[in-house]
Amino acid sequence: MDVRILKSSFAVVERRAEHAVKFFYSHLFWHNPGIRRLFPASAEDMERQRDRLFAALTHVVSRLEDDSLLPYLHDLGRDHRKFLVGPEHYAAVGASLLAALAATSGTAWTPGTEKAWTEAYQLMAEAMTAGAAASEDPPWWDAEVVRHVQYGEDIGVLTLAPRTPLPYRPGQYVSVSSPRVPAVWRTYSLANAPRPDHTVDLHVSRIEGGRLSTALVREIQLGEPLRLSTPGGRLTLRRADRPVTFIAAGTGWAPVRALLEELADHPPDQDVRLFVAARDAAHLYDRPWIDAYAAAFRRLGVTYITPAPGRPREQATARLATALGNRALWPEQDVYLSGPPVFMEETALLLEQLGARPDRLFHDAVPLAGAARGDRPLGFGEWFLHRPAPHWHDPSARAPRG
Ligand SMILES: NC(=O)C1=CN([C@@H]2O[C@H](COP(=O)(O)OP(=O)(O)OC[C@H]3O[C@@H](n4cnc5c(N)ncnc54)[C@H](O)[C@@H]3O)[C@@H](O)[C@H]2O)C=CC1
Repeated sequence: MDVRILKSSFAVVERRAEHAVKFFYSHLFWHNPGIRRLFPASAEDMERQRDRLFAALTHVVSRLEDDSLLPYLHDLGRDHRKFLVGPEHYAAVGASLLAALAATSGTAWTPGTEKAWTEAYQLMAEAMTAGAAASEDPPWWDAEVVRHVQYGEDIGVLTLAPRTPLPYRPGQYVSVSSPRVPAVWRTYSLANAPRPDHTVDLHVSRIEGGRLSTALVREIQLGEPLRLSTPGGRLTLRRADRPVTFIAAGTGWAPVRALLEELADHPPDQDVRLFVAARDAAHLYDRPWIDAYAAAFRRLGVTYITPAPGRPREQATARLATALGNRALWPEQDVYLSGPPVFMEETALLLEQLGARPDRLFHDAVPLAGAARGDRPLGFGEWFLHRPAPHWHDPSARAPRG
C-alpha cells in the first residue's frame, strides 16, 4: 500500500468531494439495486448524509500509518454485521469507490493511483471481514419492549427484555434499531446495572424531526421488537480510593444512574457528589428515584440545576459552572461526565480550570466543536467505513467485561 500516493490522490479528490460522493452513490445503487434497502429509506436522510462518506474516508486516509487503524477496522467489521453487511457488499462498495475516485480524479488518475487505492481498499475490506468473522458475539440482540413510560412530550423510558442476556457493564451504551424505522440505528446508554431478569432501560430524549427517537418516545407499543448492538463505551466505574463526582445533563443521566446502581452494591467510604442538569424542572424526570437513592446513601450529595424560568436551556450550564466553582478539592476527584456535546466540552474545560486532573475525568468521546450531532441518521460513510457514531460513541471503546 503506497501511503504517499494515496494521500496525494485523496487531496485531489477531496477538492471535488461532492461530485465524488454523488457519483459513488449513483454507481453503487445502479449496479446493486438490492443494496439500497440497507440504507435509510428517506431521500432527505440520504441527502443530508452524503458528505459523511468523505468524513469517513478522511478518517481512514489520515490514519493509514497509525497502529490503531487495524484494530479499529476489526471492530468496525464486527459491528457492521448488524447492518446485514456481507462479503458481496464489500466487493460492490470497492468497485463503486474506485469508479468514483477515478471519475473525480481526471488526469490525476494513473495506473499507480488505481493500484494504490485497490490495495488499500482490499486491506480495509479484509480487516473488516476478519473482524466480523472473529467475533463471538451475535450480530445483534433481539429484545422486546416490556415497559414504557413517557415523561412530558419528549422523554421516554423504555424497559427491554433481551431474548438472550446482553453482556454489558454499567455506564455502557448500545445502538438501537426498530422495524418502524428500517436501517436506522441510534445509540442510547443503558440506564441500569445488570438485573437478575436481564432487562435493560433506555432513556430517550425526542429530537425534533428524529424519526427513531419520536417512535421510541411517542409511538412504540408493549411487545414490540427492537434490536440492540454489542454494548460499548468507556464510561464505566473506576474503583479508586478517591471521592467521586457525577455530572449529568438531560438524558445523559442514564449512564450515571447505572453507575450509581453499581455503586450501591458496594458503597464507597468516600463522599459522592451528583450534579444533575436539565432544561427545566419537568425534565428532571428521574428525581423521585434520585431522592430515594440519596436518602438511603448518606454519603451522596445531590445538586439539581435548571435554568431560570423562561431562560434558554444553556443557562443551566452557567448555573452549573457556579455550583462547580463553589466546590473544592477537584484534583482529588474522579469525575464522570455525561450529556450533550457542548455541555460536555464546556464542563470538562471548566473542571480542568478548577483543578480537576484530566486523567481523572471520564466521559465518552466528545466531538470537535461543530461536529455532526448524534441525532442524525446513518450516512453511507458511517455505514461502511465509520462507526454508527453519535458524538459520544467511540467504536473501539469497549470496556473490559467484568
Ligand atoms: N454517554 C453520554 O455522554 C451520553 C450522552 N447523551 C447525550 O445527552 C443529550 C441528552 O439530550 P437532552 O436530554 O435532550 O438534553 P437537553 O438538550 O435537554 O440538555 C440538558 C442540559 O444540557 C445542557 N445543554 C444543552 N444544550 C447545551 C448547549 N448548547 N450549551 C451548553 N449546555 C447545553 C444544559 O445544561 C441543559 O439543561 C444528547 O445529546 C445525548 O446524545 C445521552 C446519554 C449518554
